[in-house]
Amino acid sequence: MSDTSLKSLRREVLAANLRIPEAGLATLTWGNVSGVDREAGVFVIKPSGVSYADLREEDLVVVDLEDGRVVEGELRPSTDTETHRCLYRAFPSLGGVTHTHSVHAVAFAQARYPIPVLGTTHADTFNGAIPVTKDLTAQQCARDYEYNTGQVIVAMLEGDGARADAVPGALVSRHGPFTWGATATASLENAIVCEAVAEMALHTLALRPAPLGPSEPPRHLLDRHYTRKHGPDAYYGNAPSTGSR
Ligand SMILES: O=C(CO)[C@@H](O)[C@@H](O)COP(=O)(O)O
Repeated sequence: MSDTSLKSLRREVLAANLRIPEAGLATLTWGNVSGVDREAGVFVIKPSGVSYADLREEDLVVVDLEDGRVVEGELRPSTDTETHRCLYRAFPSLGGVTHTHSVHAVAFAQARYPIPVLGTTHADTFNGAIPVTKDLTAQQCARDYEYNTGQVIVAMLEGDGARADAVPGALVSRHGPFTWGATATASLENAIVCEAVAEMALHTLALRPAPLGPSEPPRHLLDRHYTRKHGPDAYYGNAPSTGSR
């Protein structure tokens, strides 16, 4: 990998990550952007848990596209690194991937409702509804969870790169949006559009109601996330239900 190309990729990935809070796409550090250098066989991604205000170019982590090993960087790569890697490996046209927890897109992901194409604003960027994946199974949560989070997106698109290019984003059920594009910057801007059209769609659906039916997320998925954040011995499993089944 040439120093010049890696240096410019780092600069672009840093700039894209710093636009996440500017665009209001994340609470705390709930968002990450990466960019890939396919010739060098690596991608550059935000480190895990680092606030955007403190983020510097030298904090970014360089990861091997083939096996996911950290090639350069002192800090731990984003928890979503394996999801980014899965998407890069499945879709050769991808140059950048963005993941956020932007409010309106997450609302659709939690309700398991695709973001419908209700107007031209959406159609300008996404040539179809932004789809929502199936729930991950207990097995997919128990092992290689983050890679499997990418796999459910790939399976939904049947590995079809043309579909991925036409609709450069997807909602992971109960989790949130992943968007992508030819560059890290393009993937971030698709995340901005995804959140904007999700908000517009919610207002439109409020004016013209459509059948929406959120259901209780599967226990194994909630537990996987809770234990990931709070440790394997944390209380979980019989927590009070969050709503009617
Ligand atoms: O999905 C989640 C957490 O559920 C992550 O995307 C979010 O917390 C960001 O994690 P990182 O700081 O990138 O490791």
